[in-house]
Amino acid sequence: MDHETIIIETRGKVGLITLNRPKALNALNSQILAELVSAVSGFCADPGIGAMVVTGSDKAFAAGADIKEMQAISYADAYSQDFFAGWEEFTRARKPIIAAVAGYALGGGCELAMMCDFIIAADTAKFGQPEITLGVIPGMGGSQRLTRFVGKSKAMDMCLTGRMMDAAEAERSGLVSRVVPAAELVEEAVKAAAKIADFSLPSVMMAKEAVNRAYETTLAEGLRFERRLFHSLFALEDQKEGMAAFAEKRKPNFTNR
Ligand SMILES: CC(C)=CC(=O)SCCNC(=O)CCNC(=O)[C@H](O)C(C)(C)COP(=O)(O)OP(=O)(O)OC[C@H]1O[C@@H](n2cnc3c(N)ncnc32)[C@H](O)[C@@H]1OP(=O)(O)O
Repeated sequence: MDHETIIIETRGKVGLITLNRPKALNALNSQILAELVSAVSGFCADPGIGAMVVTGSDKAFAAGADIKEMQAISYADAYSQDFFAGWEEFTRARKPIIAAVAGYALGGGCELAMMCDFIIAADTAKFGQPEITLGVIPGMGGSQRLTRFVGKSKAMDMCLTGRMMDAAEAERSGLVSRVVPAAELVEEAVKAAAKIADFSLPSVMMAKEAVNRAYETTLAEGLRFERRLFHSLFALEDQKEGMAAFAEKRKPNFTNR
């Protein structure tokens, strides 16, 4: 697929995807969705890639779903096309994805960042769910994921008032894992992704699966699920290599086997 709305690069074992609709502040239209999903699935299929970073511009990670594209949609179309369901494909990526957010991450932009495995924010980042100001509500997971990230009170505040949260508040609230100077954002995110990509890919994928399961099940079920995954890792050469390397005081050489 040719890509017009994103830029795809590789940095070692890291796939870097930059949203590239600068004139529309990276508003998420159907083309950007299709290109993003295709890029992520390409990186997931590439054995040379261990993790990904999704980023935007200095001004906007993404200023939301494309309002101009969706303004004329009828209820019948929204329902029958299951509008926005295509984003579920993005969340099916099994390799880790870091969102590197500078500037606006509003509406669908905030929701896309939350679909990633964690968010590294520039000190310029601003998060918000302003859909209420347009006469609608979040539709790409905002009411559900934001509530799990920051709790009911703050999620209600964000979704009902449409106000923005700056990077410091987002870090305090648990929405982002760390805040870095804007000039270092992509470098820091790629560095974090490269660190992940150097670990054993099956164990990385299982760690992602285990943490995600915590959002979907009871504690007792989640603990059993984690333990079964943990047991299965003893079938891997990488478990033997990782533990031998520790005992022999050397760096492990993981082969993803
Ligand atoms: C409805 C659901 C389920 C999800 C959503 O995501 S709805 C969208 C939520 N997002 C918003 O409501 C934010 C909309 N944007 C803004 O409020 C402002 O653009 C801003 C505060 C982010 C930045 O303001 P600024 O004055 O710096 O820039 P603008 O001149 O307003 O924007 C530049 C350029 O980008 C177009 N733009 C911005 N956001 C979107 C968007 N979400 N969809 C489509 N287009 C967008 C904006 O119209 C302008 O383009 P033109 O110069 O061609 O008018």
